[in-house]
Amino acid sequence: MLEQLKKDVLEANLQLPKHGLVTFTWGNVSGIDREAGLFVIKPSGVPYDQLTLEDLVVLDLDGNKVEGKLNPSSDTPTHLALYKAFPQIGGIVHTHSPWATSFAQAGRPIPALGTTHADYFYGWIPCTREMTAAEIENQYELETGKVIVETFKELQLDPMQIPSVLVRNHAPFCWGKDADNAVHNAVVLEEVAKIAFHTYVLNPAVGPMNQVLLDKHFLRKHGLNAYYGQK
Ligand SMILES: O=C(CO)[C@@H](O)[C@H](O)COP(=O)(O)O
Repeated sequence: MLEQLKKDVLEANLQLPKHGLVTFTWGNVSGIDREAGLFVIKPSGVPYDQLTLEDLVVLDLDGNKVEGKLNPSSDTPTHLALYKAFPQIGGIVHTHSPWATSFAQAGRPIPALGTTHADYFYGWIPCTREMTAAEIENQYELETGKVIVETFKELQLDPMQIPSVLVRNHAPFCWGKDADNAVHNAVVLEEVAKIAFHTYVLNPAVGPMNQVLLDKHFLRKHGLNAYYGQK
């Protein structure tokens, strides 16, 4: 079942430690087959260097396990909430990458301060609000997904233009057109967060970049008339 998707999701999970985005068993990656209405996710608590295709878990969009002998990631309800709310996305990554996690713990969104950011994110990378005690105590991971979706709706953000979020007091979630693209965005987010931190140290009063430059860099890669690379 979904053999190619499983291979893609396994490889994407193995990219997390390779890029220094996770420690031990932290983090997780999933990928979805929208036609089948099924998604594949890493099992909970399994070290990446022991992860195999047979360990991956397949679930339907009601959260029922369809295939797999292990428990799915503890963050599965968050992935599920995002797949349901953002129909354009095909893969999701959660990490505790240090620089992005520092902004999440500080409750600070990341503005577009330069072209590195603008090449991938069309404006501010938001940070969610603090969760209530009730949300935390009742279905925490599902409520985490709901708070992310609430944040994007309130800020009227397009998840394909801002493929990341900082979960307050927790860490980032990223997504993309597939699992590999989601990991790519997670790597870029960590670089952007690291650069933003140092930018604030060099100039605490720095503000967001001008819209013209933001438009130029984002739209030349992602716009209707994109011309970056070998398009
Ligand atoms: O958010 C967290 C921990 O705070 C997760 O990143 C876990 O560390 C990974 O959990 P599993 O996917 O192994 O269940």
